[in-house]
Amino acid sequence: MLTLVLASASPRRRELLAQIGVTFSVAPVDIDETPLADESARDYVLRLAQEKALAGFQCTEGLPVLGSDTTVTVDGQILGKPLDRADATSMLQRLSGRTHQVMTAIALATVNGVYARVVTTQVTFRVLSMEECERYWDTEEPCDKAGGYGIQGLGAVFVTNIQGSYTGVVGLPLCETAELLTRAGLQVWQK
Ligand SMILES: Cc1cn([C@H]2C[C@H](O)[C@@H](COP(=O)(O)OP(=O)(O)OP(=O)(O)O)O2)c(=O)[nH]c1=O
Repeated sequence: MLTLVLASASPRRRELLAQIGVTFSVAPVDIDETPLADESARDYVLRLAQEKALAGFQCTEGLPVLGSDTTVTVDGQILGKPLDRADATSMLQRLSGRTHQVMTAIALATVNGVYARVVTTQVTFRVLSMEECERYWDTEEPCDKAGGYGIQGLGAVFVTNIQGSYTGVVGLPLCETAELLTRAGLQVWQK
């Protein structure tokens, strides 16, 4: 039985949601992802997740819609997807040898309103050489990922410590997503 629509083009989010036994269809939405002036990273991811869920909800005839957004933040600054090689290597140099935050917001739009929350995870990188950042760009892994890396891929070799939600870093925090779905009366672990 179809219970949910995932408003996302991300293959990672699709895989993660399937992992917890939710039956869903996928309907990506296109929204403007430009941060507002002086918008905090937390407000930003929350707003985008809600906008994705609500944009999807307009087309589903009442089925609940899940939207999500992930951003990397360091010193309060938002690091989105890298624009090009120079942007990607400069992002990775900023993350080198220190701890940053990965924020993922999830929002569920239903006939009863929108349920939403933000999950923040601390991720620590070892020191990265410039040459390594350049070589990592050449793998093509960074280009569609916030902060310019993928913890679930080759980027795993940068990570010395993580405190929080691993699945949140990959794009969909599963424990909190299950809680949100349950709160809205939907069940996980169902085929
Ligand atoms: C930090 C990090 C991010 N990411 C990904 C998760 C998100 O897909 C992406 C951030 O971009 P988002 O804008 O959150 O999502 P998206 O454009 O991929 O998909 P959609 O908006 O349609 O739902 O970065 C990883 O896959 N691994 C990581 O370690």
